[in-house]
Amino acid sequence: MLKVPVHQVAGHRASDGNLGPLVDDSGRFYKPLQGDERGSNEVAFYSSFSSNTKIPDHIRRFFPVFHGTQLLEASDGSGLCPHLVLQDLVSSCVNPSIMDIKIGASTWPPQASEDYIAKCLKKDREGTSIQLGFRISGFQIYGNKESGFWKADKQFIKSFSTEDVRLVLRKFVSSNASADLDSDPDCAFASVVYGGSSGILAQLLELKAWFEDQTIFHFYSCSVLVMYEKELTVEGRSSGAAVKLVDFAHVVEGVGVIDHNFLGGLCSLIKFISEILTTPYEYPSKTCPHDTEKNRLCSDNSAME
Ligand SMILES: Nc1ncnc2c1ncn2[C@@H]1O[C@H](COP(=O)(O)OP(=O)(O)OP(=O)(O)O)[C@@H](O)[C@H]1O
Ligand SMILES: O=P(O)(O)O[C@@H]1[C@H](O)[C@H](O)[C@@H](OP(=O)(O)O)[C@H](OP(=O)(O)O)[C@H]1O
Repeated sequence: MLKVPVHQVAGHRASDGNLGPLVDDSGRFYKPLQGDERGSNEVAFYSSFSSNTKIPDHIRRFFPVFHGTQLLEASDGSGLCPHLVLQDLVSSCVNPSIMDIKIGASTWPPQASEDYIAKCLKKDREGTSIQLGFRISGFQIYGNKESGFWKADKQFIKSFSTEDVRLVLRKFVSSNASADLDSDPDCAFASVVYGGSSGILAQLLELKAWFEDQTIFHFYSCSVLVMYEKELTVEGRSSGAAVKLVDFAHVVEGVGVIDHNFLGGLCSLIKFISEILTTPYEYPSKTCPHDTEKNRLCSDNSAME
């Protein structure tokens, strides 16, 4: 039976009668094709990527497995609609902490229409994309059996400054990562989730090495999903830390040119993660009152004075 994914953290959602992805019990994720060129473009990308023999296996594992397309009843009740049939990246997880990070200072391909560029540019400027080369699009952080997940509100995430991004990347690997923004993130899981030979940083570096070379595709508006299971980490088992790539509706051919836009964003994200592993952090809102009503993180050090 098809269900609304419980661990989706960003993008179009199937809840409340909207068109969005569905999952089944066999580990498949069904993403409806948007009627415009975004749908056909994403199918074209998966088809080309799946059949391209130049993609090394250690890079292929960062992408969901593609099982073609299938006509299914759309989640918005509009009838049969073609869906991408993908591997559900979180089907084996119990309580995964997940973050969707949209990579690239520009989220629009150069050949996009003026209207589309204007729409994206506005979001890139208002968020951290232009400044950092990436922005957080959504996340859920598991607390414990009682508190469940902290799933941040979309508007809240959109208002993130650089300092907020730094703080949330720390909260993501903390044992005390509640929505209580006064609590100091302890980064208790940083070394096992971000660090280590198979942690998030090592995986991002492996991906970066490929991006330094590959000129086949340019990945505009694509997201890195980072995930791990806190409960496994607490039990001292492998944290399940994984990096995956999703959303290829705006991928274009690379025509022999390095994807500087994606590579730059990836390097910036790598720097943020590396800093968490190596640098002690001064929590900016310690002496700074924040507006709890808006659930805003205090992002401006001048407000502390
Ligand atoms: N293969 C997958 N397995 C599990 N979850 C996935 C998968 N692909 C996407 N997701 C979840 O769905 C979210 C949205 O995915 P995606 O970006 O592909 O959708 P979208 O509607 O095109 O997004 P946007 O509106 O940002 O363009 C991701 O943040 C992730 O939580
Ligand atoms: O950031 P938000 O508020 O979630 O906005 C959505 C997000 O920017 C998506 O990336 C975009 O899809 P594309 O990137 O594929 O254009 C979508 O466009 P849409 O509303 O036209 O579907 C937006 O609504």
